[in-house]
Amino acid sequence: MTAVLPAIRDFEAAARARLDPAHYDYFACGAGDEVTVKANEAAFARLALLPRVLRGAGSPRIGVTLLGSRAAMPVLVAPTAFHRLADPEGEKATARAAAAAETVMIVSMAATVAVEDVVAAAPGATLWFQLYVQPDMAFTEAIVRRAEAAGCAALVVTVDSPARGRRDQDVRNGFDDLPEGMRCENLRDDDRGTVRPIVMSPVISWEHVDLLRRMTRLPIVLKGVTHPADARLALDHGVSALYVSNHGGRQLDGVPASVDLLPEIVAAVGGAVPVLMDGGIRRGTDVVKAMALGASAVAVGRPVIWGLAAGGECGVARVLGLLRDEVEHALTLCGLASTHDLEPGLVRRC
Ligand SMILES: Cc1cc2nc3c(=O)[nH]c(=O)nc-3n(C[C@H](O)[C@H](O)[C@H](O)COP(=O)(O)O)c2cc1C
Ligand SMILES: CCCCCCC(=O)C(=O)O
Repeated sequence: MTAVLPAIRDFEAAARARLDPAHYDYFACGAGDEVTVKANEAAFARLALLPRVLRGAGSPRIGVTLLGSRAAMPVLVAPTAFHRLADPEGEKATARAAAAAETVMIVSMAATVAVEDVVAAAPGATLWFQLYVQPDMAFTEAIVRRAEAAGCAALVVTVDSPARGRRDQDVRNGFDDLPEGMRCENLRDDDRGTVRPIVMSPVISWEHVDLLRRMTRLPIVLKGVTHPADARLALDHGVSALYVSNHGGRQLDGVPASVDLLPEIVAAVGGAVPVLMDGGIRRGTDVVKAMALGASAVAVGRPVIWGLAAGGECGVARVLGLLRDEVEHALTLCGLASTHDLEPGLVRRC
């Protein structure tokens, strides 16, 4: 792909032009009136940066180490489903681009390529595995064992989905299943010889987190925590990191913007474990704002999909490279030598 695409919004336009309209809508849309989708981006616009001057900081260092995984930049690939709707190589292309960018890709349980094949396609990639706990715990364990055996370095357990979000645009388009020839390959059940449907179940509770904690030695990241009381409970249940997220506004509409939730969660956790966040990150300055407010790193969902649809592996690499360059540039303009120097005083609410 040769087009000049200087911002994430240009990748979205390029992706939209290439995608089947119903698939574009699936990737872009949110739940209900999309209040939360809009809030995620708008909240960053309401946060201003107050740079320091004459600090002689030099070129900034932006690498991070999270749960033993090294990333060359503090921007991870959030778990998103169905990459083969965006590109024939699907999650394999995304993983190769993440490996080239030396960052972590969180592979969705709802991937259209099996986790073993993602690993094989992207040697050297650092992959974490995202899990929706299935009420059949024997089946959940089988999925966890596959992720472990494939070499995933952490388990990201999504807890904001006791039911699937109601997304009007998908209903209008009649989009409720993958097309012929695509499946959620991580849901293969060898015993039954079928691929099981993903169950989003309201019976999942802290007991399941305890079961997972006993089931695996992988670090457990709890994704979708928005209430400070849940952040404190999560610590009691031995999680290794918290991941503040409203699922990109695709689950409960009306949840506040992720970046607005961050300070309370960071305070509740009190430095005991790393705090990740996603939702609405479209610029390097957004990354800097989130980290100033206490995020250890951030993740991006739709931007990666736009890169994938616009230009496959190369498109994802360009999106990640753009965000990396923007983070470095923003830190330089803030007069900072490293992401470790970010602190709340850099941010003003306006
Ligand atoms: C198309 C799409 C599919 C998603 N699939 C998953 C998923 O399978 N598992 C999950 O935990 N989150 C999923 N998410 C939520 C993302 O992990 C992430 O929280 C969200 O995209 C962040 O917001 P952003 O798109 O504004 O960056 C999905 C999001 C999108 C847009
Ligand atoms: C029934 C398949 C569910 C896939 C989940 C993908 C997802 O989380 C999303 O936001 O879409």
